[in-house]
Amino acid sequence: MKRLINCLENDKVDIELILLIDTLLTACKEISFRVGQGALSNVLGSTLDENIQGETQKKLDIISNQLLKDMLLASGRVRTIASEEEDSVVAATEGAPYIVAFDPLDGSSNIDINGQIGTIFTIYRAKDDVPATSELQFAQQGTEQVCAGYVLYGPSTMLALTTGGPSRLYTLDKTQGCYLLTTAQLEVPTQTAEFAVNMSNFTQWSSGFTDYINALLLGNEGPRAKKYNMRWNGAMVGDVHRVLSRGGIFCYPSDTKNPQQPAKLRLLYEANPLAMLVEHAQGKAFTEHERILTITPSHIHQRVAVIMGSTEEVDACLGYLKPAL
Ligand SMILES: O=P(O)(O)OC[C@H]1O[C@](O)(COP(=O)(O)O)[C@@H](O)[C@@H]1O
Ligand SMILES: [Mg+2]
Ligand SMILES: [Mg+2]
Repeated sequence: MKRLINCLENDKVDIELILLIDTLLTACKEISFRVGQGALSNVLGSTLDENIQGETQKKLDIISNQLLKDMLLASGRVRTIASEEEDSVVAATEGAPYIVAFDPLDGSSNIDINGQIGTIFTIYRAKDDVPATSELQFAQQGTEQVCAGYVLYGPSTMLALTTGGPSRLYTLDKTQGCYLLTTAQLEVPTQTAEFAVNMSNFTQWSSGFTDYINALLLGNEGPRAKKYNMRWNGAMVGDVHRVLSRGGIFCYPSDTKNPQQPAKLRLLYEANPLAMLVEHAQGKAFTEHERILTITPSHIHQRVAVIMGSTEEVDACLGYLKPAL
């Protein structure tokens, strides 16, 4: 089996980028080890703190953020860092060629139940006309990502990665400490009969999205003439991993729970990297109205609605959301 480093070299990825990816993944190996130790390594439970988004931080959110940040800062390979767990950007090494954003631990509510969790990351080229201290470094469309990936801490630790070519899947060989290629090219089937959505938000969706879900629930007797299955992990990284592995549609639409925050998922370090992985596996990734990768973030913690997965299913969903003429 091919090692990650050899795959990146074969793909002619810039050496500076390879070394930066290696730094990120070294931190993820350490997170994977601590997750594997669970209650034995003091990573479970909450802290008394909240992040800028008003969410109670879990111990593992803080530990993962610190590991990633410390290793990136020490590497000298990154100019600016953005993280879900940092209020604003962190200036790193002046003149370094890349900037990195990450969700250090996605699926925090799964930590204490031994459920699926992961780290999501994205890399862009640094802008020379913008200071390293400015969050305008990240005012770039998702199409500008030079690398997008996640590490999923499941029964096995897996890495999904694209550097602009195919989305590939690697498995962490814990006996050797390296990521080995296990799927050379992920391909999301164009059709599916599996959807992922938090059904508890049903009464707070738009009428269009409610109509779409109702059509799926009607199964063979409904307009879609198909029996659908439903899955919900409570961790986007796990749900999108399933979509990348066997197809499906993942939806987190806008809702009316909190008028100040109509969407939940963060554009820069959740939606964008996963959208790039899905698109590079022949899938489709939209908000309710536009391709996710064409949005320029207005700030680093911006939230967007997300509908991604099997192309024909995403199109069917978007068809229900078209404003009536
Ligand atoms: O509580 P809900 O509505 O199921 O939300 C689940 C969503 O929240 C998130 O867990 C948010 O991520 P964090 O754990 O990084 O805050 C997504 O991964 C997931 O899709
Ligand atoms: Mg998250
Ligand atoms: Mg998180």
